[in-house]
Amino acid sequence: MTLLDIDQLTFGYRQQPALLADISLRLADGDMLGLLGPNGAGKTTLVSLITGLLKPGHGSITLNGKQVALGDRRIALVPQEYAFYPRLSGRENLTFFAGVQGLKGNTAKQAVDRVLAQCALTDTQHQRAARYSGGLKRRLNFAIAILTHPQLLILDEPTANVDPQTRKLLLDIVRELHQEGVGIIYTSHLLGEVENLCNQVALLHGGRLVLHGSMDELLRDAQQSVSLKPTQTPSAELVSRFNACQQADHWWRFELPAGTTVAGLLSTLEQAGLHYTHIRYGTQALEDIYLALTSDTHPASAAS
Ligand SMILES: Nc1ncnc2c1ncn2[C@@H]1O[C@H](COP(=O)(O)OP(=O)(O)OP(=O)(O)O)[C@@H](O)[C@H]1O
Repeated sequence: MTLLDIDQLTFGYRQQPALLADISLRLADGDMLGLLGPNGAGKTTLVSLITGLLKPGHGSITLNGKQVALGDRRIALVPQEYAFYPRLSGRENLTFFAGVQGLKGNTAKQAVDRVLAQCALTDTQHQRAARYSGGLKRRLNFAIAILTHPQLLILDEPTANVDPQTRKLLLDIVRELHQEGVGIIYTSHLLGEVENLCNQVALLHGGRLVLHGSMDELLRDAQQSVSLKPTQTPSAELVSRFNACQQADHWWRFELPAGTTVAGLLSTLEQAGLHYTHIRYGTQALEDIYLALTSDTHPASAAS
């Protein structure tokens, strides 16, 4: 069943009239979509369109067949910016936002207690949010969004600048919610995180969706190659023989010639004195695909 249907969406700001052009994207029940794109590609803008904060110039966005609208309780957002009152405590913030979302009395109290425990905020619930560390602020931002049970949860870089413990805590909660049937859209620049978490991926670049599909299919290596992290640069002879090319993070990709097995290739490399610390076969890294598709982006020219 289709959960979210974005159909031929077009949107621009006055300064950038063609920021998003002809975006069509479909999410099925049970999908967890990684939404990627360089700085300024329009991810947060697309999120704002899905939550009804912005209105599309053309096209439509429906959730379970019904147009989305501002204040749509079926959608919850963990925004990139902190969205709570710094002068209130964690608990006071949650109680306030529970009220905003229509929860009252004991139901509100139970929801607040639940998310405090889920986000490991119980011990610090009475501290002013302004005094929270960065990790606690991220957890409070997150806790506010999951006070109710949305059909679609959108997380806009929820793990930016958090330590590994808080990252694991937040990602475990995202997985739990996903298992409970909540659809997830997850924007992040941490490609390893998206690769491990999401079953669908979409890449925004130059105003368009340049990639959208299943993560497994995307990462499946159709070209029959082996990627290695060698301890030294491969010789020119090996590079030319196996059509090897360097990839991100010191990985090298070697093509498997017809009739050669992986064991055969590795043995040839070892005989030629090439040693390695890591090996990858049958799958590509999301980062390599991302960098190839966005290679015309110059970091200095991208908006932040
Ligand atoms: N309210 C606004 N008014 C005018 N322009 C805006 C507004 N919000 C964002 N923009 C511009 O639209 C473009 C896309 O911004 P957006 O925040 O959607 O990108 P992003 O992909 O989320 O970037 P990042 O990865 O840096 O968070 C940027 O050039 C930004 O400056």
